[in-house]
Amino acid sequence: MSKPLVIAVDGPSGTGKSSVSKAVARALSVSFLDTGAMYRALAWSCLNDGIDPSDTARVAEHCRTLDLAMGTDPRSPTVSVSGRRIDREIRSEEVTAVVSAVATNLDVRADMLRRQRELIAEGVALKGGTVAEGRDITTVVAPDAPVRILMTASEEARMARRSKQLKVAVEQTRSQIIDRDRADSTVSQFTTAADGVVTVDTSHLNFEQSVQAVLRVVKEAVGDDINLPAEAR
Ligand SMILES: Nc1ncnc2c1ncn2[C@@H]1O[C@H](COP(=O)(O)OP(=O)(O)OP(=O)(O)O)[C@@H](O)[C@H]1O
Ligand SMILES: Nc1ccn([C@@H]2O[C@H](COP(=O)(O)O)[C@@H](O)[C@H]2O)c(=O)n1
Repeated sequence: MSKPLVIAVDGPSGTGKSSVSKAVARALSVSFLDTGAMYRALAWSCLNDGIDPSDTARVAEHCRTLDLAMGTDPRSPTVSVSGRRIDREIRSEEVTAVVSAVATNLDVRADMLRRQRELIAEGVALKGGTVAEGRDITTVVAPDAPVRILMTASEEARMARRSKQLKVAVEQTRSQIIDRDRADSTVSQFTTAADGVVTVDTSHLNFEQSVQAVLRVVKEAVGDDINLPAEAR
């Protein structure tokens, strides 16, 4: 690979941006950064330390000193706080219920922005590129990335996917998907594509088709500067 490759992917909850971005990073042998996992780690740590997630000053201070380590190998991404692996814990219902409260704290976002840019740069330095996904990557964290994608899917498709993933009734996923998007969209714009951002609608695509759709956008954006896997050429 001859050029640093930063692929920024945003989108609402349940569009598949995390799982698809991870598969794309694997296909391209570059780093993978799940920025939502960073906010989840902070939310978990607040709960673990008895900090009220709505106490903005305490949460911001906690974030500043958080010993957060993100493993960015797309074959086995990891999340650790103070040396403890919390990959499973950050996906709990308790964390999902409060993550928007810490992520809408503007001091927290400023701190996360710095950490995320460092991690993206590290992926470029060590692996020639990073696929970073979240809600403000195309607009705030990496607005100059050569590839910027907004992944979308209908509400029905997103709720159905989450329902299948968690093995719960579709209606039970509403708060995790729709209500969380509403809270998150007070600080980030991830429902419509910013200028220069390519929309990939996965409503009617299966997982593999979504991966291929993203790889096609990558190829169109960076042409022959990268070595795409044979199936994506
Ligand atoms: N195109 C697709 N078709 C069907 N299922 C998919 C597709 N893309 C992803 N999925 C499945 O949907 C579920 C949700 O995907 P994923 O967690 O990647 O979404 P997300 O956008 O990152 O959500 P969140 O922002 O809430 O973390 C997973 O079980 C994933 O395997
Ligand atoms: N760039 C981002 C990414 C995530 N968030 C917040 O984190 C929450 C969890 O994200 P998941 O992708 O793991 O569901 C999300 O609900 C947002 O509150 C963010 O603010 N910016």
